[in-house]
Amino acid sequence: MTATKGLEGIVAATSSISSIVDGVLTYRGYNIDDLAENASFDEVAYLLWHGALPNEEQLAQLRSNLQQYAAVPAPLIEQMKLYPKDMNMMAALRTAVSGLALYDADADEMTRESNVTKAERLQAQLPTLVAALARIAKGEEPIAPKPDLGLTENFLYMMSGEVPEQTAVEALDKALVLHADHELNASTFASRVTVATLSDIYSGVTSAIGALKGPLHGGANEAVMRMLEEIGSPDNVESYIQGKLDNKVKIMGFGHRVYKNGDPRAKHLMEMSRRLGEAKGDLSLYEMSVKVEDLVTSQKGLKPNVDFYSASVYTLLGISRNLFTPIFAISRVSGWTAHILEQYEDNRLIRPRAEYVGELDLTYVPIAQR
Ligand SMILES: CC(=O)SCCNC(=O)CCNC(=O)[C@H](O)C(C)(C)COP(=O)(O)OP(=O)(O)OC[C@H]1O[C@@H](n2cnc3c(N)ncnc32)[C@H](O)[C@@H]1OP(=O)(O)O
Ligand SMILES: O=C([O-])CC(=O)C(=O)O
Repeated sequence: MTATKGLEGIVAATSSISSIVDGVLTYRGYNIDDLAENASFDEVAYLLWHGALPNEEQLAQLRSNLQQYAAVPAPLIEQMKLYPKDMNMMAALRTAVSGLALYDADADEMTRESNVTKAERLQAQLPTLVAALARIAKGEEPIAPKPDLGLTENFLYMMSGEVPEQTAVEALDKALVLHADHELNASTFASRVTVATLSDIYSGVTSAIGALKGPLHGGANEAVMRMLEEIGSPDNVESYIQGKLDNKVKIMGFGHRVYKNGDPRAKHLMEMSRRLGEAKGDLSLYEMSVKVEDLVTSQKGLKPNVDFYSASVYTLLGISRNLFTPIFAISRVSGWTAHILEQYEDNRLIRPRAEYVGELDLTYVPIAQR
């Protein structure tokens, strides 16, 4: 038995949800470029869960369900108010999502119908939880979802209390489409491992949030913004990046386990970053990002991944960096729950082996003789 570090190149599941073939990403057979330009996030969530794009009636029903499910139990909001103000937002979200299970009498009901309803509920409730946490951290009262707003619009509304401009809604919605699913990434794998024990969907999503939090995965978007803040201006990029590369420090938002010739999602976020900067009359964040990309690509041959330009996009939308990874979770919960549904459908316990490299044949030594 020989281990493959990080399971690189190991095919660990069959799936018909998303694929990466020759650097091309598809959701249920639709190219991500096509979906990014044309589909809304709720349409994509439907596509991931059901395997086909919704017709008008199906989409209207989903939108109505998402509006109906968006509120979260009041006792959970009261508990969230007791979290420390300087909470890590992903730790707080992981705790709150786990808490949702306590208020769902059907949490352990295992029919597909029940789990699809729970997937829709989780999708509807995550934006409410993130917006509430954002306000609680600032010492503000959470704002209840507005029944007549769509998911993305409602999320921005619940953060600020103002109905957002359409350009902001469209930009964020596109970012959510781009982050919705990604084959067997670490957080999705974590969710599948958890539910393969026949544990419930909330356990799967809680595991996934824990995995997404790390800076080698979803947490990289926040780390990218911290780096851009440290750099401060386009003039400082060269010395900053060179210093990091010389000291073999990883540049966040670059590199990928699967994509070696570039992440197909990054170009969309790059373009969004440029357009939002232009609309704001301040291209400095965009220009700084492009300079970082040029240097890292020419020196290390590494290309930006989905997390790199999402940092400037979210900042230009007025979102603070501690919410970047929670926003990734708002999108990816669609993919996690689609994978959880797929895992339940043809389940087998996921239990690989380890290559043992420790000692053998030792004899117990009584404590007094050690
Ligand atoms: C949504 C997402 O999860 S996208 C990924 C988000 N994560 C990041 O952006 C964090 C920065 N990137 C990385 O840490 C990595 O590229 C990962 C985690 C994405 C992929 O990791 P792996 O496939 O395990 O690659 P690994 O870390 O072994 O890197 C291979 C080589 O490239 C180097 N490398 C990889 N990424 C970077 C980087 N961002 N900056 C500098 N060097 C890098 C490594 O140091 C290593 O060099 P070596 O062979 O000389 O030791
Ligand atoms: O696939 C991965 O390993 C990471 C990633 O890009 C994602 O989850 O979107």
